[in-house]
Amino acid sequence: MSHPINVFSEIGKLKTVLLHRPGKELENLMPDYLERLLFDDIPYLEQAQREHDQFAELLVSKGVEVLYLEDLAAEALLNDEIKEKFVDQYLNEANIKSKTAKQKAKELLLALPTNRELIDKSMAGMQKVELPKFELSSLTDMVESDYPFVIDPMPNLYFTRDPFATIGHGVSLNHMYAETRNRETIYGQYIFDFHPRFAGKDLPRVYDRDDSTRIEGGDELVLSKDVLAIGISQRTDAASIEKMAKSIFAENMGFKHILAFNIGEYRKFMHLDTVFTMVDYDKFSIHPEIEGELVVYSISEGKDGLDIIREEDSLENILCKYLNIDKVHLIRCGGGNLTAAAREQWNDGSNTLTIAPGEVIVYDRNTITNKLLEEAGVKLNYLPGSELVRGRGGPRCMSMPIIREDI
Ligand SMILES: NC(=O)NCCC[C@H](N)C(=O)O
Repeated sequence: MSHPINVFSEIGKLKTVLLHRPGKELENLMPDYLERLLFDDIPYLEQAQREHDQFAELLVSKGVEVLYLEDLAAEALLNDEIKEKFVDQYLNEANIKSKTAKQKAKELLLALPTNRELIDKSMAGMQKVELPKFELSSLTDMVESDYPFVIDPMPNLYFTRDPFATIGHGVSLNHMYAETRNRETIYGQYIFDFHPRFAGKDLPRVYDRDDSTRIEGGDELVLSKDVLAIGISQRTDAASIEKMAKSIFAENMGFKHILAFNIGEYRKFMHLDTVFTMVDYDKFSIHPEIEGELVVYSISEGKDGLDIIREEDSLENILCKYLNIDKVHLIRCGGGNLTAAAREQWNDGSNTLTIAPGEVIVYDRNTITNKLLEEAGVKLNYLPGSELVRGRGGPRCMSMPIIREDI
């Protein structure tokens, strides 16, 4: 049976990738609600779209097939029954207090002429003023609230790295840290359940969105066909990594070890891939601020369950040991200067997307880190990211590999 997903490394030549072009959801961001929606500023949508189009064009110019989340989600709504099931689940998870408003929102969504318009609207969110006036029949309706939305926007959707992660031939359909992002995983659920490209194929689910503990794709790295690295972070619980390990080993896709990187719970590096990414067989981009306190645990399949060891060695030696390489080159974000490192990490200087061994896509703004990558022999493709980066994500965050060539 064919495998629609093939991701056994971070660096194998990228053949197919999933993106989401930022949409109207960015125009439903308001200063008072930025923090809850995990944003630090309000991007200029048209410029963010121009930057994102450059990202997609660069990938296409490298021979990469670019899929869009919004297209796959629309195509997954194969019939009216699936469409209504999606709308009901989406509304049930949208935290709408008023029963009448929920019904009116459902009518509005189902009246949209195409599936794509329905998906776009579901991503953008819904302001109260968009609903037709209705009689305030319940106390809930009558209690005035100045909150302008009946359904929150999902502005983080263009970070397709996080709601689900491709691992080997499978997918980790994630349970996210924050409510605002957990709704994003519904699209993955319908795509993998119903889209002809994935439904009914050999596609193991190694994590499920209904699980109780949290895990996000920015913490999930496929370092090799044998080794995963998963961050214990603000977004991913240690318990989730143990569940993932049991699931991964049971699927027999070939993975032998999971390295759990405890990077602490910080908003500025909410995921492992904001401070550590793989750019070549033996080269990694890393933010120096995590190196001091970093603790790495290795998890492998034991006779009676999982064998878990706290690794008592340098990161370089741990990576050499588990990746079977003689030497590792850590390229430090911002070089040795902590001011430059902090500034450039904040703007995703370490969040590189590797499109082939030794070739990456980076934001052009992180000049010190980029120079160090180049000096290390890495081939750089530059992306303007002034508006995209306001969401606190870089090229790796904004992409989910579907197919990489094996290395
Ligand atoms: N993999 C990543 O690092 N994704 C970036 C996510 C940024 C988004 N505003 C968030 O806080 O979840």
